[in-house]
Amino acid sequence: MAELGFEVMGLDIDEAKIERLRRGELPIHEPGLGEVLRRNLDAGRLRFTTSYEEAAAFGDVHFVCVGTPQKKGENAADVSYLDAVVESLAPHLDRECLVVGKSTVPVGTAQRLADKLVRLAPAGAQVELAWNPEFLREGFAVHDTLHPDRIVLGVASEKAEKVLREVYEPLGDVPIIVTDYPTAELVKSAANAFLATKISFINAMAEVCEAAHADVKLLSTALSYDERIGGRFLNAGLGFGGGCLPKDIRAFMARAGELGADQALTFLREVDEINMRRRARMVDLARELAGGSFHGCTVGVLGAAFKPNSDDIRDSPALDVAVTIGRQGGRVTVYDPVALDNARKAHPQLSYGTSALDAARGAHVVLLLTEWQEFIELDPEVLGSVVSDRKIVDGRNALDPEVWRAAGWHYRALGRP
Ligand SMILES: NC(=O)C1=CN([C@@H]2O[C@H](COP(=O)(O)OP(=O)(O)OC[C@H]3O[C@@H](n4cnc5c(N)ncnc54)[C@H](O)[C@@H]3O)[C@@H](O)[C@H]2O)C=CC1
Ligand SMILES: O=C(O)[C@H]1O[C@H](OP(=O)(O)OP(=O)(O)OC[C@H]2O[C@@H](n3ccc(=O)[nH]c3=O)[C@H](O)[C@@H]2O)[C@H](O)[C@@H](O)[C@@H]1O
Repeated sequence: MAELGFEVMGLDIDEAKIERLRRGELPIHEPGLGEVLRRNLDAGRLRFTTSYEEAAAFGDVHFVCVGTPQKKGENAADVSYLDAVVESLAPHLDRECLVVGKSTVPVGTAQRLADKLVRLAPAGAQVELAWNPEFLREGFAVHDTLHPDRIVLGVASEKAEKVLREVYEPLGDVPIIVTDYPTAELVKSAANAFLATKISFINAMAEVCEAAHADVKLLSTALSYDERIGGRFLNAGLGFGGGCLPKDIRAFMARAGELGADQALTFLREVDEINMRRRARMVDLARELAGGSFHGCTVGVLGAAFKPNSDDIRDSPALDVAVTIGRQGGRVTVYDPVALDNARKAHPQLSYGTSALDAARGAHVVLLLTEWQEFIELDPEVLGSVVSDRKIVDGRNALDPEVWRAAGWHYRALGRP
């Protein structure tokens, strides 16, 4: 928003995070965002606070993008952080303004928060709520924010629509879809459900390919030429993780159940199960290469983040596999270019290497679990010179099997003969 020329104040209750941001340091790894942060701090368009009073006095438009994680032991989303924001912000809102929800929420949340906002704000109905779901991908956050595919505005009045059109005007010619609250909330749940389904579809095909000795990589390439199907999000492998797709499909099922529409989304349970089965299959393949047991076996794991170009380890398939193998007796050493600090905090029982070669040193089996470019570019001869056995499982179908086999590696992958 500052990059677009607006005066921006960022608020978080995490004081350490705010301190770092004030110093121009990113608390997460996100390509390109550090430069944008520092440029706009220097230009004086961007500042940070932990004070709701200050934020309320400052803003004409308040974007709310706190977390909506999965509740412990349940599928449903925990929306209490959003309630906390409304309860902290609203009492300070004594003039006309727009509060805009961006978090991913169960349908019905926006209307409930809109009512609460008007009830708690001194300015009453002069304070309005809009819902404007976020579609960016981690690792591409800056690009996706400045060049969105579309903008969805869930609004209750023409005034709110006008304000948000003005806000997004500097982005140029982007399709804008104006809806009511529930449709806007559902667009987001539907988009992530579709993406998760596409990944699990190709991973289901990978399971069949494994049984039939066929090649899912060639199969997906052949499918991708059909423009109705398309090739994006059709990479078979270890499946989806992260802080969004897994929890969002579960929250969507839970909400549909509350609305009496649970039958409509039972297929998402399959999508979730297919996804989790890939992790189990990966562990089985690794154990097979280890000779039937992990005891006495050293396993080098390449990747800890849930995807490349991110240090996010929330529900990371790579770490899930690493932890499971460790629990089954394997000596696991993990390396990731940026997610090691987060991984170490979450799983101190694992060992961590200082490089890909360090993690693979002495390994009986190497597992490629997050497709960082530097792993794709590894020289099979160089890696081969540090391992005990030249055995690798490519969990992301990212390597060229012929090149690795030619270098004497026993190469295995998910969904390929
Ligand atoms: N991470 C992503 O790429 C995307 C996330 N989303 C959605 O956006 C929302 C946020 O996701 P993330 O950024 O990943 O979550 P996150 O958990 O990384 O960040 C949330 C931030 O909110 C702060 N916070 C918590 N309570 C607060 C309060 N009362 N007042 C002020 N700040 C508070 C936390 O300290 C934290 O810094 C979720 O609903 C998610 O589903 C949507 C699209 C993309
Ligand atoms: O709601 C959200 O938070 C976001 O969730 C996803 O974005 P993100 O989680 O950052 O990452 P993706 O690129 O979607 O990847 C998700 C997972 O799927 C896996 N994946 C992706 C694509 C594919 O073909 N195969 C596959 O296994 C990735 O490895 C990763 O673990 C969506 O792509 C965003 O549009 C959405 O805004």
